[in-house]
Amino acid sequence: VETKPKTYSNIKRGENPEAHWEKISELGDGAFGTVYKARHRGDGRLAAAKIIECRNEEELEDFAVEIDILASCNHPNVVKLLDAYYYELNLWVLIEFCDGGALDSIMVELERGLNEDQIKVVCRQTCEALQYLHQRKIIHRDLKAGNILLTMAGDVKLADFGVSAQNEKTIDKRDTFIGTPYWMAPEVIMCETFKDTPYTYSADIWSLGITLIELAQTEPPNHDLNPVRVLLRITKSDAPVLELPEKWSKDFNSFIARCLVKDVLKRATLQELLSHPFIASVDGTKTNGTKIPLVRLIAESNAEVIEE
Ligand SMILES: COc1ccc(Nc2ncnc(-c3cccnc3Nc3cc(NC(=O)c4cccc(C(F)(F)F)c4)ccc3C)n2)cc1
Repeated sequence: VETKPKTYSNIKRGENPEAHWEKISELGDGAFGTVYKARHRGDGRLAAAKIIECRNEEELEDFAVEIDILASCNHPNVVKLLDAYYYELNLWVLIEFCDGGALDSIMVELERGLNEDQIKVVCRQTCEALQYLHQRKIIHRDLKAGNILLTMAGDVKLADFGVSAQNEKTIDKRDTFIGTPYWMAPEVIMCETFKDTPYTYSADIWSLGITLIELAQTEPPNHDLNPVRVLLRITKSDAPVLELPEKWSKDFNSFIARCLVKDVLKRATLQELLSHPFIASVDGTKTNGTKIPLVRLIAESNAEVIEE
């Protein structure tokens, strides 16, 4: 019997996306389908468009979870869903285009990490995004520099390009997947907790600490080990610290130390981190001077491209 096509509130059916959006260039070949830079034929808005082949309703249902998450999010530091279509067995997901690209590619471009002022602004805005997601029962599960996008205006937008982040209630419906191990919290790796309470919000706090080390040093700790050895190393060894702590402020070292606590119960909460001296003075969302450090960072990374 033909499964009656379910109507998904955020996915338009029977409309050709190409009538509304024009593909400009390819942005990358992700784990799912291809991603294009696209322009709205009406008002010229730019989008990143992920086009995924969905042969049946089952596959569509999987992606509908991600689209519902995105559609329900409205925060300056979380990527914004512009449109979604299901047309001729292809699912189109269109996200507001962030013209600065992802932080890991910016560090590759510049061949260096971020300075402390730049890390402060990224950290503040990422904490605001995480607080927003956690309040809506969404755990990111794969926080890393590669999932943090920038705009030329110096805004930080949290994204998730990997296996889509599901919120709490869907975890049992889908088999749990392993995120990128370098950023995984010890309790997530330790099998006994993995089965019954696979993730809690504090797993994102650990990944935040690892991401801050990555922003300072361009790579996460243990990046030289293969993924399997990393899982053992993270669970067996002490919490990682910056390679050259004396090179960084006490506040930065202390903020990281509060995130990278192996005992989940002793690990900092977002509440505590948002009032930590490292970022308490940074006002993430206002357009005052706080964004200058990131505007310069993006200009430098783009400028180097132009000079070449
Ligand atoms: C290579 O140079 C660039 C330059 C600019 C950009 N800018 C940009 N801006 C916006 N999105 C993207 C993007 C790039 C590659 C793949 N997907 C992208 N965005 C995107 C994100 C999503 N989904 C999420 O980000 C997502 C999914 C679940 C949860 C969440 C969160 F929890 F964070 F809200 C976020 C879905 C569809 C798309 C097209 N890329 C990227 C690369």
